[in-house]
Amino acid sequence: MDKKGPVKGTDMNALTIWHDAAIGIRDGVVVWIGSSEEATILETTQTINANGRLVTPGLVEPHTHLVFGGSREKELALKQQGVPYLDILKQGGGILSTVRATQEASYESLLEKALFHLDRMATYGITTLEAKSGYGLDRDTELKQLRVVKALNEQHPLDIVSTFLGAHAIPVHYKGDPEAFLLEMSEMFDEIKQENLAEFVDIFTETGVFTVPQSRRYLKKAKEKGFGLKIHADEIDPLGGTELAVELGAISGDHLAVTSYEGIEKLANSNTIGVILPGTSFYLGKDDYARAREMIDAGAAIAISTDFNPGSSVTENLQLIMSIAALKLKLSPEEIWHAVTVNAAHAIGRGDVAGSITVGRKADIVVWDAPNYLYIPYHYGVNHTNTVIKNGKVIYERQGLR
Ligand SMILES: N=CN[C@@H](CCC(=O)O)C(=O)O
Ligand SMILES: [Zn+2]
Repeated sequence: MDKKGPVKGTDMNALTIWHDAAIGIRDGVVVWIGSSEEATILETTQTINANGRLVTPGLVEPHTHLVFGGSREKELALKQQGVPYLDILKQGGGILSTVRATQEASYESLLEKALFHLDRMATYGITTLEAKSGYGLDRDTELKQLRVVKALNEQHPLDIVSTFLGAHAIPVHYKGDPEAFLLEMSEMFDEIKQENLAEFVDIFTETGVFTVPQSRRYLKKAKEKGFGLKIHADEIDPLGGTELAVELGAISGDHLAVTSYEGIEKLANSNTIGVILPGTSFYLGKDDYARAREMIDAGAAIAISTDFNPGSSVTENLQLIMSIAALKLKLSPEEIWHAVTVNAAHAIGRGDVAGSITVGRKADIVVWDAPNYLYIPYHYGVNHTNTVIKNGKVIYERQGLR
């Protein structure tokens, strides 16, 4: 997958595949790629024999809500009764219940909990990911979440790209005055920049949360301060968040489950990447899956993600999402592999360092218990990783039964 930019439209169907290949790694970096036969000339200190298994770039996960307090298993019964996601939020549950738990949680407990989920992501073959704040909705708790992400990035082998999502919901004491709340969040931009706590600013543009004009004003301020932009767009109601993402030159528009035809057209003619989260449609029991097929056919660049969070998509398993993308989004296996590697990396500003096995890049590589790349979306719901290599080091190996 030695590609220069995001892979768009029909190009998403063309994978670079080597048969019987070998990869040389030195000091954590890929220094050589060739055939196994040619590789016999290399002098090595350690050899990993993939024994005919599939080998790919480490997966890139472009949209997670990694750091949060508590859990929301009680909402499952409400979902079964048909209570809509936005109604649960309106009643002070949903995101707002995780906000309360996150405000109460100590920095240490949030770090420990996020570390658990992060380790699990690594075992599923993820080597780079994005993580958002957004369960604080006040200065101190948002900073607490962002500092947890920063610490994890420094101490954990996985690379984490940080996004400030202070505008994730309207806190109870700001009900009726979302503008004042957005002002408070935007007043944190300088501090976040100075402490280098986030690269991107994100907002939930949705009915009952933030309108398109409010989102535009807020994101313009963020852009002026030098942040890249992301939008939770057109997840439940087609407000036009996708169009806004394109208008503002956002690096990605995320969700896009109910994006309009006009929005699809605009996305296809832009450099904004559509980050599709089909696990969310599945987990919220909805019939609306993003029309990713039409987006690609129109020429857009698409990535896919778990949207790992405690409410709308509670899974770290990006391989499962690859299966859902095949069955519900009707993406081809080739499109799916681009969507979890090179395009996902571009969606979080890491297109030049992650998402492909290229000479000169860090060796982020997965050996799979699979005979070929078609196999992963096909055999669904389980973990296929055999060996996960990050920066040239084995960080996970499947163990047999004891
Ligand atoms: N939709 C908004 N935010 C998250 C869900 C957060 C939650 O329910 O806790 C999402 O991307 O789906
Ligand atoms: Zn999200």
